[in-house]
Amino acid sequence: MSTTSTEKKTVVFLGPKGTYSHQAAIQQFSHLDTIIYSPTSTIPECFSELETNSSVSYAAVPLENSTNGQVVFSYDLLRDRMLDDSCTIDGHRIIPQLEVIGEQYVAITHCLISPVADIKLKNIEDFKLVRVFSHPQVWGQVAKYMSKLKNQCPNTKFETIDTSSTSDAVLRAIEKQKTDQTSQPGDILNIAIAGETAAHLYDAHIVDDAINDRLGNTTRFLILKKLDDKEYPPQPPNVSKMHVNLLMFTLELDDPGSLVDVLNVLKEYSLNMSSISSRPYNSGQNDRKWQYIFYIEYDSDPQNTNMKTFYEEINERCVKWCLWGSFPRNEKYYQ
Ligand SMILES: O=C(O)C(=O)C[C@]1(C(=O)O)C=C[C@@H](O)C=C1
Repeated sequence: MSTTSTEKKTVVFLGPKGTYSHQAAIQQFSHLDTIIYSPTSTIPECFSELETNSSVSYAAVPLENSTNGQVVFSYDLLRDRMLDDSCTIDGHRIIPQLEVIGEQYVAITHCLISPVADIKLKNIEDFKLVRVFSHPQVWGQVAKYMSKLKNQCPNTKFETIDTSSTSDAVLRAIEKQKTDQTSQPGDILNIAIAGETAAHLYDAHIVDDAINDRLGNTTRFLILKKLDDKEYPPQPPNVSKMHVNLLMFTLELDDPGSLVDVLNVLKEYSLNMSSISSRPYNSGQNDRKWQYIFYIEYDSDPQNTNMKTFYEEINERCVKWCLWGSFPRNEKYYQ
């Protein structure tokens, strides 16, 4: 059945509302008024909802952060899908159920957020215990700030608590503060590290802003859709004419030069590689625990007519490979 441009489409993202993932979804689809923004509780749920729920058309998931690197949850979710036995196989090529159709860059400006009004930075040392709630990915982005804060409050005990997202951190701090206020009034402060949007959305108070260690801290998100869902809305205006390609592959074990052989195909076709990463995997076959899957990204011109033979050469050199998508480069990449 063909869809009309007025049909509502749902995008899932790591919620609750106000997360950086929510921001990424808005950046991708704000030029359309047919999009429903639907939060999930975890990143794996974003993938499973998109795969199994017919009313979900897109997912926005974080991939990497400019300060503390890979969002390993997402890398491993892509890996597990590619190595899943239920995927369609064509030669050495794995064809997953999902496809990457876009990328978004979100400026990450963390704030210290209190459920209690009128808390100033200098008041923090008055508390015996300060619980700090945030998403695990955040700790590496504010490590210097947190160590300075702890030094400024030598008599305060700090505890860090992992939450499922930054917005969840704000909600958890608000909840915990309510119970602590009754049991130990004035002794304990529960604070969150999250973005400004989450603070406003949940009526919490910003104690300090732009607390990330590095200015320009940015997270890159991927936008996914179902592979067989042919129709998708036009890309947002801020995309360049070059495409980025995300390819993952595995190699024969103990085959010196096999990685170089794959990379040489990029050189042969003058394709500029923009990233390379790897993650361990265990195929359950042979007795070798330490096997690696590689992730590369390279630019290509959508008009390039040589890509078919390029992928034939890739097919010859990889045990398994999977092209997750060829999608427009977001102009924010160059800024
Ligand atoms: O918790 C959020 O707000 C998210 O969208 C997740 C996430 C991540 O997993 O990287 C996104 C951006 C920030 O780097 C911190 C957390």
